[in-house]
Amino acid sequence: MRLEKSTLKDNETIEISGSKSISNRLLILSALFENLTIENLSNAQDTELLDKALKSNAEIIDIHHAGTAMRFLTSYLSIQEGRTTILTGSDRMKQRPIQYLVDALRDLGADISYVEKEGFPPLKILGKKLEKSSVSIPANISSQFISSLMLIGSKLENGLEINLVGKITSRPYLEMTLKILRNIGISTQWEGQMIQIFPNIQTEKSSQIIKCITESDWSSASYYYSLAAIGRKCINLKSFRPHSLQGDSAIKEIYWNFFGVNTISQGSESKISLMPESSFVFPDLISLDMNDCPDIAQTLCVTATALQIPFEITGLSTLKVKETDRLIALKNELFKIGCISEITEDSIYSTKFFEPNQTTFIETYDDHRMAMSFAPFCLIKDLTIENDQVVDKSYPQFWADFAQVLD
Ligand SMILES: O=C(O)C1=C[C@@H](OP(=O)(O)O)[C@@H](O)[C@H](O)C1
Ligand SMILES: C=C(OP(=O)(O)O)C(=O)O
Repeated sequence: MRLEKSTLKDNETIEISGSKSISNRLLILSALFENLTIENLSNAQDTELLDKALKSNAEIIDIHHAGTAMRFLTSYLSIQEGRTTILTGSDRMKQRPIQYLVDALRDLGADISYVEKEGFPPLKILGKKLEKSSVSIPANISSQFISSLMLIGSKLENGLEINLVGKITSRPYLEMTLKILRNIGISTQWEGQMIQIFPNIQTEKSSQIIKCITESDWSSASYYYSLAAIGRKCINLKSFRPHSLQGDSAIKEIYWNFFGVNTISQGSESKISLMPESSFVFPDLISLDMNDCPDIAQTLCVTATALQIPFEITGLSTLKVKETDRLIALKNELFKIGCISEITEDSIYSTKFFEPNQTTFIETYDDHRMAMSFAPFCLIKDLTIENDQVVDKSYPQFWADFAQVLD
């Protein structure tokens, strides 16, 4: 995608589809419970793949790049009694961790084996009744393992007690899972390192139809915050609620504190306006732990580079095992837009800004968020974004929406 240096239009309105994370949870739950209907489902490729997988009885399911779908289906398929499935994915998926989840499910009685490399997808899963109701799992690699167990917990005869070992990463995603379960009437409890999901007791009430409305995707919204921060003009976004289930709604506070972008709620239409303060004084340094919202780290680094604000972002250990090693990808591509940075196992910090080349070719490493987070830099310089269809993973209409806000 070639992006000529552009200016931002004022007051355009964009509507982003439902949150990918919420949608993927609701799809698993609606496969487990018949009484759910979903509105504003995400049109992300990851969600479509999961939807298709849940509707098919195929012996081989290829989930491509979809991490949440891979992890959620592993637990789901483990309790489909009598069914045998090979669950596989893209080359990158075959390098992304799954072992702690498989170990936990095996401890509960699941029959899962590795088809190729020990500890990684593809998996062969023989669905059966899981007899046990208590399990321990390390919580520092991916919260998706824990959400996956939580989603099936109430279907086990005695519910499920999950003991979280060590530091908890991506915590808001666990809170999201918990709140969604509660919203559909499942009792849960979370105290310290222990999450409990109580068994679902069928009552007349629990068989009533429950309508689940998916709020729009805050991770996708982050790219408009970046545009508003760099371009200093207002952008409106539809279908966002003030109290979100999504941890990435932290973008509101982050972009207010560091870039003076105010989020103004327009009430009944559930529309928000991203309004940059004209007199805002940028900070000398952005210092932030983003362990709670890893998916918006790339967005923030690009905005800070465009505005030449030094940054030190910590809490990013999970970035290494996402669609690509996002820390390495960031360091390489930030350099092309004029930022020298250093990375550690769990952080990235800028060391120097310089004037980049007139045109820049951004590689995306098969990572949708690399494409979308670098795109707003076209407010500063001409850009070419390689392999632009990567955005389909989470936000297929990104380029059309992006073009709408640019002059
Ligand atoms: O549960 C979820 O929907 C997600 C959890 C996070 O992953 P980790 O828990 O692996 O950090 C996040 O990065 C991912 O995009 C979506
Ligand atoms: C990490 C992501 O997704 P997943 O882990 O579901 O592939 C993401 O969308 O940024």
